[in-house]
Amino acid sequence: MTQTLLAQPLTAAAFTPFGDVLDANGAPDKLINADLCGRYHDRATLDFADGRAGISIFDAVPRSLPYAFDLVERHPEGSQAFVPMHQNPWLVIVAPDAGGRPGDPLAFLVGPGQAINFHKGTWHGVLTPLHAPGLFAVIDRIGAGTNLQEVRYPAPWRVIA
Ligand SMILES: NC(=O)N[C@@H](O)C(=O)O
Ligand code: NI
Repeated sequence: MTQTLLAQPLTAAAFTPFGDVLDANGAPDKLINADLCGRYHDRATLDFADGRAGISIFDAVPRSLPYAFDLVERHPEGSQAFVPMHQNPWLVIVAPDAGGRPGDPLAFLVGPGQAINFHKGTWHGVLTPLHAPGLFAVIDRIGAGTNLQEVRYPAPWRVIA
């Protein structure tokens, strides 16, 4: 039986158990470049275990709401950051861990000027743009092993906004 999930606007507070929200809200940590640039310094917890950091470009097919999914995944060996190369809203799905399996998911709408970083081991849906171009810079672990655990929920979830 499909369960419906209402996507919430993304906030750093709500995302804390799952990762970091990156944005340029409020005063910068420092002004650089002759005070012509604000630096929001060191805002994410990156972890690549025995691997190294890599930057890849993802060109993902845009999805539509209502969005049905049953697959979530996690990266036991590394964090994963999604930095949009556009200003459109997109969807992030996360879930708490429940004894090594994903618990009930939460859905967030990511707004313009926001990026996210999943902490190592956070259950999440795959990259889900809602508009073209689905272009993102992705910072995650490059290294040996699969670093990917995928689980399908017994029944699909349906995300609305
Ligand atoms: N598999 C892959 O590189 N992408 C996923 O990790 C994802 O979260 O979209
Ligand atoms: Ni991932």
